[in-house]
Amino acid sequence: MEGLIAEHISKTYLESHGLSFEALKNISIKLEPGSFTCLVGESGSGKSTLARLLVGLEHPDTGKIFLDGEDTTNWNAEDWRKHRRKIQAVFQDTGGTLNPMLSVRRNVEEAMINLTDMTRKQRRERIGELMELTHMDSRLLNVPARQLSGGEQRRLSLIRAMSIYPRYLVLDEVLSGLDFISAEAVMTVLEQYHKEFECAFLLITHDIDSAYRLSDTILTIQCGQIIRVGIKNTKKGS
Ligand SMILES: Nc1ncnc2c1ncn2[C@@H]1O[C@H](COP(=O)(O)OP(=O)(O)OP(=O)(O)O)[C@@H](O)[C@H]1O
Repeated sequence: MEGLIAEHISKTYLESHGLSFEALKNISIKLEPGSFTCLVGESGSGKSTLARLLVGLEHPDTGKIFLDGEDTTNWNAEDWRKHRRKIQAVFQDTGGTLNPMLSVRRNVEEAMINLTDMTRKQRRERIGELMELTHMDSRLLNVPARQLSGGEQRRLSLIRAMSIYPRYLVLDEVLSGLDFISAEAVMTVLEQYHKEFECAFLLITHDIDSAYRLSDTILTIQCGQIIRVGIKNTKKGS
């Protein structure tokens, strides 16, 4: 069955003082191809934990996660590497994906070289296009990623993720800290990409207006549980 599906997943962390903390409690969600889901909830409710589990950065304690019918629950890093063309994630802390020493262009191009068979010309064109669409100055292309601001690094991470045309994109707070024009540019590029490639998005955001604008489904998480599923009625005249 197609989709990114979490079934009854739970995650408990052992905290430094020896107590355990249940960050996710029996969560089930389904991201179908072509869907756009936003995940909202207060700080500490478990949003990033869920995102990390969905893309294999951590394993659930119980429950299962399926990617297009394949059970990913016990995949190791190598298994995930083989599927990175299909699913990409962008986190608030871009340290795990960007190489701070490499130039902006190189950071994106490396992913394209490793995960696609695009020619050099195609890669360069795609990078230029995504830079423009996300409101990134093309003069930054040769600048080391470490010299970018936090907002620019997140946009670079998004460009990197979108450059390889994944089917599933998990985006953790990519809009936060952006000025109005850059946030508009990023939302527009997400909308365009979603329309054009029919991929599935999971966008974690604190901004409810963006959630309403972009998504067809809004999941609200509280204390590690999905407490509300809001589905946008897109039927005209109803
Ligand atoms: N590795 C960890 N060890 C211990 N506790 C953790 C760990 N990762 C997350 N937590 C705890 O799990 C809870 C959920 O964290 P999570 O980062 O998923 O929240 P969030 O909803 O994304 O918050 P925010 O909106 O502030 O980013 C928090 O209380 C956090 O302290």
